[in-house]
Amino acid sequence: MAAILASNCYCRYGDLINHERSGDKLSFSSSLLNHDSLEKYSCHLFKTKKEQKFYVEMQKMESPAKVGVNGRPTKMVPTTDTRKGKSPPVGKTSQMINGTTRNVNGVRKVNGVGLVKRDTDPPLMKSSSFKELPPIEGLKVLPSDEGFSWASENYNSFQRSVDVWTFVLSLRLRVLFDNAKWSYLGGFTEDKQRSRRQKTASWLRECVLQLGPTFIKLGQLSSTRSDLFPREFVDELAKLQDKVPAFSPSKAKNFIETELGAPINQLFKEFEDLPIAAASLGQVHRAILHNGEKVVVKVQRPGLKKLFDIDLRNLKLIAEYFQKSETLGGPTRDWVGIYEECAKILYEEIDYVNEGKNADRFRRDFRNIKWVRVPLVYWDYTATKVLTLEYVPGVKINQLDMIDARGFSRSRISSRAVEAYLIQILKTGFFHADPHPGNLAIDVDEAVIYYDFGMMGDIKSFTRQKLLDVFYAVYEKDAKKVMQGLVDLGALQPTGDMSSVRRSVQFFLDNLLNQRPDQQQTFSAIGEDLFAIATDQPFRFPSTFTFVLRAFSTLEGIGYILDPDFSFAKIAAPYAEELLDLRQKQQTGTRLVQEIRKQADDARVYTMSMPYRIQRIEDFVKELESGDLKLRVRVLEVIVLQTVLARSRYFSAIEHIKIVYISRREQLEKRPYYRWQPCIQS
Ligand SMILES: Nc1ncnc2c1ncn2[C@@H]1O[C@H](COP(=O)(O)OP(=O)(O)OP(=O)(O)O)[C@@H](O)[C@H]1O
Repeated sequence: MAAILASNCYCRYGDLINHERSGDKLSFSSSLLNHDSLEKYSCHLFKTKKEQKFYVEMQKMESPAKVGVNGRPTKMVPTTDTRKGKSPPVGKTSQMINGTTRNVNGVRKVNGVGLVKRDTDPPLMKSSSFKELPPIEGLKVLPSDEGFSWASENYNSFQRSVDVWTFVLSLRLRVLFDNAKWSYLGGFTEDKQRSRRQKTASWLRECVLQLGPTFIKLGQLSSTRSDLFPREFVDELAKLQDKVPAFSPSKAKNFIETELGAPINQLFKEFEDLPIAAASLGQVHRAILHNGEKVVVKVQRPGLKKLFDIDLRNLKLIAEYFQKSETLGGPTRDWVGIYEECAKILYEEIDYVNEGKNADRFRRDFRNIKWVRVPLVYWDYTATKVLTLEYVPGVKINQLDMIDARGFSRSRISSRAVEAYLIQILKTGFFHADPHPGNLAIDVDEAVIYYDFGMMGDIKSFTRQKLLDVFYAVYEKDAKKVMQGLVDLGALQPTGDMSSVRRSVQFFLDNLLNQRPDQQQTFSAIGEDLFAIATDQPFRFPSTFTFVLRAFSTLEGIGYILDPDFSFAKIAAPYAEELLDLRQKQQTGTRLVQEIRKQADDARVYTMSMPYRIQRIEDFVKELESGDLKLRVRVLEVIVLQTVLARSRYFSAIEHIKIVYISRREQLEKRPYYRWQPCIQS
C-alpha cells in the first residue's frame, strides 16, 4: 500500500502517455460518485496526509487524455450488452458467470452461498454500473472452481499427497494395461489399442482438471512434448487450455486487497466482478484507476504457492521413481531433468513481478516496431500475486469473423505474427514461449497485441551462436556439424558409437531439405519426424527447443487458418537470407584473417629455419649426386618433381612431393616404382 500511496509519480507518467485513453468516450461505467461526493468521501477514505495528497493528485489527473501508448489511438470495442446471449437458462433464477453468481434481477450472489451484500463492498462496486461496460466479444461462461478440492486454501497436505499418488499409480496401471497385448479380449489389434489409449487420454484430462492448477499447467506444458508422450495424450491435454474454472470475485478482491494492502475502492475507481478470462493460475478482471486509465488486473489463485509446494514435492519423488524404471525409459529419458524444468517454469509463472519485468523487456524490444503492441505494466498496482497492466483490447487472432468484419487483411496479420516471432528468435533472443491464439490479438490498426508474459524464453548469446551453427549446418546438410552443434547445445548426449545418430540426422536433413516448395512440410510434421527419429537415440530436447518448435507450429497453424496461401518459408526467407549473408561476410572476414595469419606464420617459420633447411638440402643434394641416395617417386609425381628440380637446385617444394629415401640395397626391390636418377641442373 505504501508503494501505491507514495508513488503517484507513475500515474503522472501514465497520464501523459495515455491522454487519449482517459478522453475516450467509452468507459467501463460512469462513476457512481460524482467529484463532489468523492471529495467528501475522500476525507473519510484517506486518513493520512499522504493518502490525501495521493487522492488529490489522482483527481488532478482526471483530465482527458490525448495520446495513447506508442502514440497510437486507443480504441475499445463498440458497446453492446456484455452478456448478450448469456442470459440465464429458462426456469432458473441465477447463473454462475466466471465465478460470479447473478440472479435474473442482477443481484449478486457470492460464493454461491445466497444473496449476499458484502459488508466490505465498496460503494463504487454496484452492479448497475456494469451495464455500460464495453463488451468482451466471445466472452466465455467459465465453470466455477467451487466444488474442486484444490479450490480450498486449507488443503490437507497428507490427503493431497494421497490424491496425487493415487492418480499417478492409476495412470501407470492404465498405461501398462493399454500396452499389454494379452489384455485385449478377442485378440490385440492396433485399432483396439488406439481406442483404449484415447479413453485413457480423456480420463487423464479429467483427472488433471480435478487435481487442479499444478496439474493443469503441467498438462498444458506436456501438450508441447510429443517427444515424450503418445499423440492421444498430447491432443487431449491441449484441450486444457480453455477449460479452466474461475474463482469468485469476492475471493479475487479480498486477495488483491491483501496483496496490495489497500481496499479495492482506494485502488480502483471501478473493478469489474466478471473476469474476462480465467486460467490455471489466475484470472483477469478489468478495472479503472482513479485517474481514468483502463487496466486489467491479473489475480493469482489464492493459495497457489502452498499447493505447488505440496504437489511438486510429490512430483519430484514421482520423477525419481520414473527415472529408475526401465519400462518408463528411465535410462534414456531424463525425468528428473524434465521435472526440474517444469518446476522452474511453474514457480516463475506464479511470480507476477517476474511477469511484469518480462512484459517490460518485451515491450522495450519492440519499442521501434509500431505493429507490435505490448501492454504497459502498472508497477504501483503490482505485487507477486497481482499484476496490473494497461488494458489493450483486441480481436483474438483466430476470430476470423471479427477480423473480416473489421476489414483487416488476413495475410498481413499472419505475416506480422510470424515476423514478430522471427524477430524474437533471431534478433532479440527473448521470446514469448506460449503464443497460442488466446495470447495474440489484433488492435484497431492491425498491430499484433501480445498478452501473458509468464513463460518467456531467453536465448543466451552462446546458445544463439550454437543454434545459428546448427542452422547453417542444416542449410549445408552437414550431419556431422549438426550433431556437433546439438552436442554443444546439450541436446545430444555424445555416446560411444554415434554412427546411427548420424545416419538418422542425415536422413532427416535429406528428407527435409530435398522437398520442392510445393511439398513443404509443416512445422508440426517436422517436429513429429524429428521426435520419431529421436526415439531410442541419446537426444534430450531442451525445453527452449520444444517451445520454439511448438510456437512455430502454432503460428503456422494460425497462418493457415488466416490465409490459405500462407507460407512460413516465404515470410522467413528474408530473415534466413540475412543470416546467410551475415555468415558469408563473417566467413570472408575470418578467412582473410586466417590467410594473413598463415602467411605470417609461414614467413616466420621459413625465416627462422631457412639456414638450417638450406644446409639440409645441400647435404641431401650432395648425397644424391654422389649416388649414395636414390629417389623413389610415384610415377604420377615424377613430372612435378622433374619440373621442380629443374627449376631449383634447392627444391624447397620438396615437402610437397612424396620422396622416399632408399638405400642402394633397397633399389633392388621389385616394387613398381619408377627408378629415377636425378639430373640436377646447377
Ligand atoms: N493487457 C490486457 N488487455 C486486455 N486484455 C487482456 C490483457 N491481458 C490479458 N488480457 C485478456 O486476458 C486473457 C488472459 O490473460 P493471460 O493470458 O495473461 O492470463 P493467464 O492467466 O496467463 O492465461 P493463460 O496461462 O491461459 O495464457 C487474455 O487472453 C486476454 O484476453
